[in-house]
Amino acid sequence: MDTDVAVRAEELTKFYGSRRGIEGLDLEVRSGEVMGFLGPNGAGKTTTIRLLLDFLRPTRGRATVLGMNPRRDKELLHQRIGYLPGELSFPGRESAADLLRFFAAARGGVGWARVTALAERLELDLSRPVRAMSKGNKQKVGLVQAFMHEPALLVLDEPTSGLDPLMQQEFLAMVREARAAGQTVFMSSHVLAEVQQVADRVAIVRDGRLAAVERVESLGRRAVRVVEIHFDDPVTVDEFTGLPGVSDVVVEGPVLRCTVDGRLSPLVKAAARHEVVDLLSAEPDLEETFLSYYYHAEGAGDAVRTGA
Ligand SMILES: Nc1ncnc2c1ncn2[C@@H]1O[C@H](COP(=O)(O)OP(=O)(O)OP(=O)(O)O)[C@@H](O)[C@H]1O
Repeated sequence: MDTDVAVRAEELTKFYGSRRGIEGLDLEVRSGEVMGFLGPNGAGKTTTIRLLLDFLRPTRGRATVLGMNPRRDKELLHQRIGYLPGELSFPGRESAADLLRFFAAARGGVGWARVTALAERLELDLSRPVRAMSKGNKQKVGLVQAFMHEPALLVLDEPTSGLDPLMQQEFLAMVREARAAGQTVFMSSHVLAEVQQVADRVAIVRDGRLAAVERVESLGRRAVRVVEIHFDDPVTVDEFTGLPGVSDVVVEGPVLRCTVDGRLSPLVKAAARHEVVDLLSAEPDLEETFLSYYYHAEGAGDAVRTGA
């Protein structure tokens, strides 16, 4: 088994009839990393996750999870991973405690102290019937069952959906602790800020295809910035047009506004020909970067950028 790789997808493809779920996905999640799986609604995140767990069969391609074939080794694999589905449904009348006891037994016996500690962290009342719980509380039950047995790999589909901001922070702390303990985390999201806080790398999907795989830090560096420069005297648009990476140049008297993709130095050098009073550069976040991938990558074909 290749112990450096927790999840490997090769050409992984699922069509629902003629409708594309995910196509030609090549992706590796390294052991011990937190990978965010980002994309807008309908991009193919849930489809991918369900393929990795053999809840769906691929139209083409294959996946290896913890060195196992999800189809052949399904039972063993499901014991070794912690999975949080995107849509939780608990049909029975059991209390959260009963349900979690069932999951604990199915995982070969998880210490009850571990379950109650997780429930306390998430402020989950274990005595209540799960069916009657709010979406957020059901989500907490789902998180407890995913984390309870300290699995080698956590596969989490939209894990913070329904959680209030305090509980989202608690969840992120749980992910950081899992990482520190050597566990691997693969989590889908369209909440970019949360992924930015915990992930080592992100894979971005759109329209059923992988658009990019990047380290979170390099996403920030590559992002498009909006820059505003205040000069002593009026400047002209022409002076700043055609500089590498600089676009959307607008001048109003002594104030220049533009968009910079990549390094700021060409713009700064051109600006230094004048007296610069102030320079403002909006700090790029993952959201802006993501949107720029999503909206501006149309012309980039299916090229996949992979970050080390
Ligand atoms: N059972 C299904 N039958 C037909 N089409 C489906 C089915 N499940 C998903 N799809 C389609 O596959 C595409 C990918 O959906 P998927 O649920 O994987 O996206 P997602 O990224 O998880 O989106 P979301 O964030 O909304 O959950 C969408 O166009 C969706 O309509």
